[in-house]
Amino acid sequence: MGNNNCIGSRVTKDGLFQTISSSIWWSRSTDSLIIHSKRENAEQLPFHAQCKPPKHVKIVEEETKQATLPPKPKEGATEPSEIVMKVKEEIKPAQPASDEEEKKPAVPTRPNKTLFNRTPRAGLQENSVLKTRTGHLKEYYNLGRKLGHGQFGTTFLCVEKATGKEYACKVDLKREVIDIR
Ligand SMILES: Nc1ncnc2c1ncn2[C@@H]1O[C@H](COP(=O)(O)OP(=O)(O)OP(=O)(O)O)[C@@H](O)[C@H]1O
Repeated sequence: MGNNNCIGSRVTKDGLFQTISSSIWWSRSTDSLIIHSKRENAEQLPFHAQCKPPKHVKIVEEETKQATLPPKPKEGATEPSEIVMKVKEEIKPAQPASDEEEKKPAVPTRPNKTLFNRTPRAGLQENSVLKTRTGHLKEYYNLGRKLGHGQFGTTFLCVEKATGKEYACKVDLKREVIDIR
């Protein structure tokens, strides 16, 4: 029941009577509680609580400054003015070699081809119908005019490059073939 003692009370400028009850400090250990009525006795009693604010310590700023500062030159090795000149040169932005390079727009770099692991085409697969790799149509034929179109594709005239023979070439859209399946 001793913990319910009033440890401090004062009257504010507004005339309001403020009371600080020790019940607020219950969360603290009993060793840190100091109950006294007079200020004079407080100086004589063992005092564990911290009355004064801690000293300001600047740790981070000092460390960063030390890291950025150049190393101290040895006596007679280099003058301080020389060190400043070297630092200024390093800070200067890199200038372009010529005006032509400056005018050129930035060319987007293509991703490395080795990053993509593409599956082999139908002509190389083991279960392929033709069992051989087929070349591109335009390598062997010249595509001509459109002959007509059906429900699934369009037919063009094509001429074989090697022989000059004319053929009808039907082009089926892959997406329509897939939709049927
Ligand atoms: N050998 C050919 N010579 C001339 N014209 C052709 C030849 N083959 C097709 N055509 C023309 O192309 C059109 C389309 O031919 P396609 O074979 O695609 O017809 P389809 O079988 O009706 O089409 P789909 O099967 O897509 O419905 C034909 O209507 C015809 O006019």
